[in-house]
Amino acid sequence: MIREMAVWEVTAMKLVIGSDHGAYELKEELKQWLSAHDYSFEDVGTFNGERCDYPQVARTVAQKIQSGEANRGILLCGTGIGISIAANKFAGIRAALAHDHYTAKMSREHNDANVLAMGGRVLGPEVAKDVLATWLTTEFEGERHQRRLDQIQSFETVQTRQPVPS
Ligand SMILES: O=C[C@H](O)[C@H](O)[C@H](O)COP(=O)(O)O
Repeated sequence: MIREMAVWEVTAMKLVIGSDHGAYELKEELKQWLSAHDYSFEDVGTFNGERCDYPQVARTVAQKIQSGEANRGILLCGTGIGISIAANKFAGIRAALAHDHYTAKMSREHNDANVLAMGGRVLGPEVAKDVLATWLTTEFEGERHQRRLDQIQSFETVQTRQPVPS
């Protein structure tokens, strides 16, 4: 059963946002949008357009979610690819790279994505805001999708670089 999120659920959301230099300007735009829509968030940088390394930003955001300081993250880099790959190395992180409305919606309904990744060199700000709004307000459907997420989670206990059992 799909439903829209209640106001209390939105206001209880603890967001953390981070980017590398490739999406610094997009991060600033999205922060303004979040503030205008009463979302509270923590910005973990980068704080200027100087070149930096996106894995460090991904780690900060992932660890804040793992610790419970935040329950959802927004990660931005030039394409969104590198920063989502990095975030998905952390247990419990389900980072979805989404550049359109449908993918953003499905990343929540089917995948319960707790991190949204986007590329500042890919999306203009208006599309990015639509993707973000969709991702923030779409609920996980559970049921059969939870079974699949449980299977993904079971992979986290497998030693890295060993074959994953089928
Ligand atoms: O996936 C990686 C991201 O798109 C980075 O933002 C990008 O690789 C940074 O490239 P550069 O250091 O050439 O600005």
